Amino acid sequence: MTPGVLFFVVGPSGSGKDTLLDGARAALGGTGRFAFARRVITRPADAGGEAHEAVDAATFARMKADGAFLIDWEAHGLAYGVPARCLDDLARGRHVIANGSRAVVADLLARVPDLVVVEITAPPELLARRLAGRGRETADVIRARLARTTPPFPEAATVVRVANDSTPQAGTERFVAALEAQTVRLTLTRLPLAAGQRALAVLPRDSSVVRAEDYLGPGRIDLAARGRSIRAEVALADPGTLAPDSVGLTGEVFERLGLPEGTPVVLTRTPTPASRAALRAKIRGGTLDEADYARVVGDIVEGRYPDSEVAGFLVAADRGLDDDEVLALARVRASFALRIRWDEPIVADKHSMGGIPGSRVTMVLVPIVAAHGLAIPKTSSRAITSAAGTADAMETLARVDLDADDVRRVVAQARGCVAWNGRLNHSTLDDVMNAITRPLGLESTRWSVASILSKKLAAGATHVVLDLPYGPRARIKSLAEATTLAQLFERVGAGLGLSVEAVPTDGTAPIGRGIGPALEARDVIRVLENDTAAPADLREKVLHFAGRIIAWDPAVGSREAARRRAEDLLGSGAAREALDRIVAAQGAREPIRPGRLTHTVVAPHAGVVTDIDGFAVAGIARVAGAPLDKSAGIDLRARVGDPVGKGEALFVIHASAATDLEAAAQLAATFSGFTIGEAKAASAG
Ligand SMILES: Nc1ncnc2c1ncn2[C@@H]1O[C@H](COP(=O)(O)OP(=O)(O)O)[C@@H](O)[C@H]1O
Ligand SMILES: O=P(O)(O)OC[C@H]1O[C@H](OP(=O)(O)OP(=O)(O)O)[C@H](O)[C@@H]1O
Repeated sequence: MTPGVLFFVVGPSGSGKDTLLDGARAALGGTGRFAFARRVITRPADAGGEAHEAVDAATFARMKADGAFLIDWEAHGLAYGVPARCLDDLARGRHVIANGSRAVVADLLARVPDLVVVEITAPPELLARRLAGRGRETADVIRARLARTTPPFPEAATVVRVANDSTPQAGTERFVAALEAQTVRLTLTRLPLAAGQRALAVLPRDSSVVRAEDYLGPGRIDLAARGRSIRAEVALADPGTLAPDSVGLTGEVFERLGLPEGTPVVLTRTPTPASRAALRAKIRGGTLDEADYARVVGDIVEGRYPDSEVAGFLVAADRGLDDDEVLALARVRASFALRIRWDEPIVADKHSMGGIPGSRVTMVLVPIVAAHGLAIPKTSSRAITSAAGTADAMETLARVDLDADDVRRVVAQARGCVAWNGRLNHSTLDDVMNAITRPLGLESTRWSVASILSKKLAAGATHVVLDLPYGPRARIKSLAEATTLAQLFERVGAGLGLSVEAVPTDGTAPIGRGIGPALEARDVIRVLENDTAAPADLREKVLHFAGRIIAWDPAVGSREAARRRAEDLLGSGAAREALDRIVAAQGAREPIRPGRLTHTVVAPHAGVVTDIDGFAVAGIARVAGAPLDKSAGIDLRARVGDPVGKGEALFVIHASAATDLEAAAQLAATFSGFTIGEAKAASAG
């Protein structure tokens, strides 16, 4: 027999406990499902209000000593006791409703199998007016009661709040609905199923507790007990699959709820999102203000929307965000992330809109800026569709899976870091958004302005440079588009209180020679060691961005001086030493070298390289094994504009497995990514 629930009705004097209890007694008293505890109070029987058992102090003390109370307390100069015989009702599966005290919830939690605290609330000015109107207490007593404070409820307590700020009838209806909702209890079962991030709750079609089919559809349900809860979509199981009084949870969500099998959990419908009107306005093409976005994003993070409605919103937002909305969205997204604080006047950061193979600027930029002495706690992503993300390349030299404490320690020791962002600025919002935007190929550049800058703000950055590569195959297709986006980044950045410089850069071809983690790290080391084989385009791009960051240092002042400073730090080897310090602080590893198996792709005829398709080349690098095989990738031997002879090397594929190398060579034979114009193009040049 599932034990009944003890409803402990609490709230400040005047909130309306007695009034709503009277209303509930009228509504539920005859059902037999609910018992109303008659309290023992050292208050005269004719004092008005509830029909309590009036006793004097000596009798109360004797009853207490005899164990007559399930719980007792003192307040307002009175002693209160809830009779222990309530436990019999609970054991028989009846629910018990008792007028209680906020101060003893923690004690009670340990004494009953299922406790639900029902907190009656009303605005303070209403409390005062009602107590005066009740006429039961003097003005002094009323003041004392209104001044009474009690400790916060324990985490493990299930607390349901009922606002009694309208008419007594409305308050009673809300109260009864809250009681009824809490009695919809099912026995928790763990299903031998995995559904990943998707939270799935399975109800037996022949449920003895609810009409299961009522819960099918796009909405979600909340399952809660002992102060814990999860939100899930509903599926139905044929009769006989699950016990009729149970609910089944898939593995991950069962673990997330963190309650043992057999726990009675309360099933309630997930509240309808209050922001639905705003969400629909956006889907219809309207514009939302910051308060709207805060409500919509809040409901999305709370899982109150079915994925279909979130997708509709994201598509609409992806298609139409004016500048004010981008700023509003950035502010709201930043408010959902925990902001890391640094004790630094300048915390530098850098971001690239990406999409250009190679271009491993960060791993040279961070050491230069750190060598100069500015804090630069850089977090980077792993490859999603490319052959290497910065984190993948850095991981050929050092640990990158740093937590927030590691990042602080590394920056304290080396002024900078290059960490993997996967464990850091984790945000539920990103999980929810990415799960929808990625498969749909959404994430317009305007939407990403809010996403990127909110992350920088959360990371505690104060000054951010942004690399906006543009080109036919980049995310940003033209200089005009990049310039407009740069202005938006700088405007939204200023709106967030950040110093932002967004720089359009040439994204028509790969930067550097290496494509793949180890090959890109090789480029980085060559630039830092001023190796004659260092790719000049990568070196130049790094110095440009390093100069912009260092120019923010008031001790440096002009951009020219900053550029010279960056060149000196690079040329003197100071940046190289800074990288060593960063690697040591993050945790050095045996450097991973380019794969020893190679295949050279040559020019099919003489001519001039007029184009290198970054996607195609990165695709070959991935077939060779990158980024999981960090040694795999491409080493470019010819650049756009280079004349090449027939049979001359265009690039070398590296791999560590012959099968990968063979597959990459075959793909390159189909399309190498290189366009070689006729030699006469050179003369026409
Ligand atoms: N929703 C309401 N609207 C108007 N008056 C109310 C409402 N709820 C309670 N009251 C009145 O306020 C006073 C305090 O209510 P009561 O139920 O005694 O509160 P409590 O038991 O929490 O101290 C009573 O006079 C009651 O009639
Ligand atoms: O610890 P607190 O949550 O502040 O509650 C203090 C006391 O106030 C209420 O008593 P009573 O119903 O006699 O007073 P009230 O009707 O004025 O609320 C409640 O039942 C507690 O006994």
